[in-house]
Amino acid sequence: MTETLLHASNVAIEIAGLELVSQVNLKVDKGGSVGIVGETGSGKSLTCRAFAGSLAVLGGRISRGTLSLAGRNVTSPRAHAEAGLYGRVVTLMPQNSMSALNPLMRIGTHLTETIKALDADGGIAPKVRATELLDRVGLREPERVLRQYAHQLSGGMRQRVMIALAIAGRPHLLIADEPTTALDVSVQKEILELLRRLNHEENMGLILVSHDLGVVKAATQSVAVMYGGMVVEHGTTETVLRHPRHPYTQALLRARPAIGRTERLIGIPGIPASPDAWPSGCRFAPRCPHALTQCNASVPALETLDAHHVVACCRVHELTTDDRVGASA
Ligand SMILES: Nc1ncnc2c1ncn2[C@@H]1O[C@H](COP(=O)(O)OP(=O)(O)OP(=O)(O)O)[C@@H](O)[C@H]1O
Repeated sequence: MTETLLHASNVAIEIAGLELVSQVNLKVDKGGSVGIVGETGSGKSLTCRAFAGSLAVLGGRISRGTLSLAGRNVTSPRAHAEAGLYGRVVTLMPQNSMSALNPLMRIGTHLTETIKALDADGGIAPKVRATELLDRVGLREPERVLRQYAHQLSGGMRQRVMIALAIAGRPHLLIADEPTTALDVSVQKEILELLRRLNHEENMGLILVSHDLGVVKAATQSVAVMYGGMVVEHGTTETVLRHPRHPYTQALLRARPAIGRTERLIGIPGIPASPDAWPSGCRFAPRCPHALTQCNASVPALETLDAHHVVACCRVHELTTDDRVGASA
């Protein structure tokens, strides 16, 4: 039987009285992998921070719904912190985390301090454990890397160090927020392969955030598409990318460049929805080619189409699926 590691039920996130994210329903099973995609500002990073229990540093909180991790209710930041799950059960590699390495601290110090803080040496000297971790993330000559500083490493090496730090406490769930951004294509592939190996070989659950659908396709079993602070479509990655049902997912796929693609790329007209002026109904309606007056009446709830596919669009049953947009995903 599959074991649920993370369960977000109708989660909303608020900062300074403004609801920035709403209606997040997501489950990650032990050893499962979920992608979160959406354009900038859609709420991906705040959702990750909520899962990792680090909203408070932004002055944010989960204002509605419930969040449980490894069977514990961690909806409030206090419950999350008191449960001591960070680093051991869940860990977050935030966006641009590579630049968070202290330039004056050797890589070895970063690792041994983290291992000690998490009490995660596993009965061996922290330095030996640090060497093991660098080896595990595919860094050659780990002893040499331990003595180096961040500026002496390439971008790909720094990202591997970040992954080593993230897995130091043997977490059950790794959340990686845009882990391949700012890396060149061949290094991106290697980092994705490493995340996939950790997910498959060590049964570590993975939440992978990206605005690149190709990245998510390569490494996740299911995907949640976010727009305007809400999940608008969710299902197995194969189903969502091959047979997208939400007009926003379809638009994202039409706008995506891919090698060998022959059809014209079509951008998404209009500007993204903004939290200080959310539309009254469907948040994508002002940009949607299929919108009718009824779409402005109320925010559509997620509707289950089948066991592997949920969509929040009030016209989902009328609109035909354009499988061609998914064919090149
Ligand atoms: N600390 C904050 N204070 C106020 N608003 C915030 C804060 N952090 C994020 N927001 C707003 O919340 C919304 C969601 O932001 P979030 O960073 O989660 O988006 P995202 O999908 O991760 O975007 P990106 O791909 O650019 O990282 C945006 O409108 C953003 O401006």
